[in-house]
Amino acid sequence: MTFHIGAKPGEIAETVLLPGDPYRARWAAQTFLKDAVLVNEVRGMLGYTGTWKGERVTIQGSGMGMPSLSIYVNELIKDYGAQTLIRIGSAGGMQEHVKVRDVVLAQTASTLGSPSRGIFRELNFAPCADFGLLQAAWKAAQGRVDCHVGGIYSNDTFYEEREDLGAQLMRHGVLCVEMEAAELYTLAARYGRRALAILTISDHLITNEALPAGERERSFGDMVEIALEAAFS
Ligand SMILES: O=P(O)(O)O[C@H]1O[C@H](CO)[C@@H](O)[C@H]1O
Ligand SMILES: O=c1cc[nH]c(=O)[nH]1
Repeated sequence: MTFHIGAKPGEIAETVLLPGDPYRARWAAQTFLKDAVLVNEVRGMLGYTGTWKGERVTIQGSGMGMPSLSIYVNELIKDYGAQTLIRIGSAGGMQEHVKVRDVVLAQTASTLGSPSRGIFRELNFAPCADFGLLQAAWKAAQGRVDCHVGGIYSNDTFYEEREDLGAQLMRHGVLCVEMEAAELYTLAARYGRRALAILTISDHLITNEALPAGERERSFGDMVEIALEAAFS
């Protein structure tokens, strides 16, 4: 047990999928895992462990924003020995060709600040995905869903006041915005673990289109299957 995860030693798998939303963790575990067991409900941040094609997997909610994800990923790595950590999140599209329902594999994640910003000071560290996971996820996505690979933006605030910054990010080809990947990649680099953020475009900053509520699960399903195939390929 840790401050924020109630699982007993051995109850967390080496492969962990990380949705921000704890209800997405429950849905994904019930839909894709066999014999899924609830292993954490501290603060309602649900976590389940089960198997996929015989392989042990934990799906643990990580909350919204980098400070929240940082707590769960630190404890999953340092206290439970997680080796492969794949975020399965939603994101806002920032390029015309990246459409609602598409999947983005985050090759890098830019950020203004993160819980790790203090250790880099003047350095602009470039958090990046594990190449093996990225390659495997790309392969798993082919023929399943329109998939894009590139840089994303991990924002500290959902309600952004800096219109100029959004415009510069779009100008520099950033594909979408979410709120956690940069810290996930930084922690994976620090502790020598594998990490990838797989994101489903749920809304669009240019077109203002949004995924209808009834379609969310089906669209998020592609992302979960890509994550599971990539983790064990
Ligand atoms: O759908 P999740 O995984 O929570 O991800 C996105 O949604 C939340 C904001 O609505 C932020 O956590 C953002 O990163
Ligand atoms: O952080 C996020 C997540 C989804 N959609 C957005 O516009 N921003």
